[in-house]
Amino acid sequence: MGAAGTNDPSQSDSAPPTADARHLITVKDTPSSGLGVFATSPIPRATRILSTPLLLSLNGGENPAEILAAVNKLSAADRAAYLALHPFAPPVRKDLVKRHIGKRWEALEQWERDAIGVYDANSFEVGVYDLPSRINHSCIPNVHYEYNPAIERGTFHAVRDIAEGEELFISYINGGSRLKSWRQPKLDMWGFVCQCAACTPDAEGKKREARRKQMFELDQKLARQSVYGNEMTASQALKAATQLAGLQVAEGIANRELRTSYHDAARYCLELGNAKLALLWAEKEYAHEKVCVGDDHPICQAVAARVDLLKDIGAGKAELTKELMECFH
Ligand SMILES: C[S@@+](CC[C@H](N)C(=O)[O-])C[C@H]1O[C@@H](n2cnc3c(N)ncnc32)[C@H](O)[C@@H]1O
Repeated sequence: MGAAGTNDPSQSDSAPPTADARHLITVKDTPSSGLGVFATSPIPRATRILSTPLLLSLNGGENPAEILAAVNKLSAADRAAYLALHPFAPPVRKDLVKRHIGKRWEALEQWERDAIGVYDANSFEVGVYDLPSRINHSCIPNVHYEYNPAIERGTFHAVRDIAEGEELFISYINGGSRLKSWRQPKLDMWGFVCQCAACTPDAEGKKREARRKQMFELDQKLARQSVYGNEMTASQALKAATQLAGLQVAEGIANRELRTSYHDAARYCLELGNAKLALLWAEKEYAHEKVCVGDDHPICQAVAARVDLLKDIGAGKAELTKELMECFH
């Protein structure tokens, strides 16, 4: 592994620490995944473990020339922090270098290869963070990442209680309801073979794979229903959404994929004209959003507004019009 890391997280971000709980974590070597982030004390569910600005801001980053230009614009200290991160450039990157820069990968200078590799291994779509880049992947993550535009920071929340000494994991892919045959090719982009409990081919891994197959089928049915509206009846869709939520809970998928199931359940209750039951699911969705992203996130505030609306409908202060229904789609 190509990165040197600090084991004092409070010193590793260039911006001053804000309201987060980075004092509860440390960065250290793992047996087989390079550096990783570990809890030094118990971390309760919903804790905002990290709230941190981008070290390098770059959306997309398909063009390697843009990555190099962005790295060149960093201050000397930020560039050193950036280049200390773990680099890995997948084969597709080498083609992009040829296409955009007109050079073979091997013809680039070493720092250019590192700068591009760091982007590929650590980019969170909006750019690269410093300390969060040390968090490894699991298909059953215990931490949820979200960019919060209201505070211009990436936030990392514990989605379940994390024990002292436990490693923190996020998911690098949106693969909660996907089979290993879908997940691993995506993870090849980071150059490792996932060994988490969902990926290990033992009895537990097989049980999880069978559960994820059921989840995938329900997820796809609900997605088609949402787009075309003719896959099933509203009551079948409600049943599918609640079944999917149950499977996600059983599988330990506690990130925003679970929130989508609660949202769907609320929506189909409304389609069935049951605003009371819709409120219960919307409240579950809100509680779960608070755990994953916090109530200062605009998406959480939008769910809170929908909960209020359902309360008004329940109290006879508002009517469920076609326009209001749109808010639940
Ligand atoms: C964002 S970095 C995570 C921190 C990294 N381990 C380090 O040392 O800085 C991504 C890289 O970590 C490694 N990695 C992440 N999750 C892993 C896992 N579940 N198993 C093995 N390696 C993993 C891979 O080398 C990957 O390219």
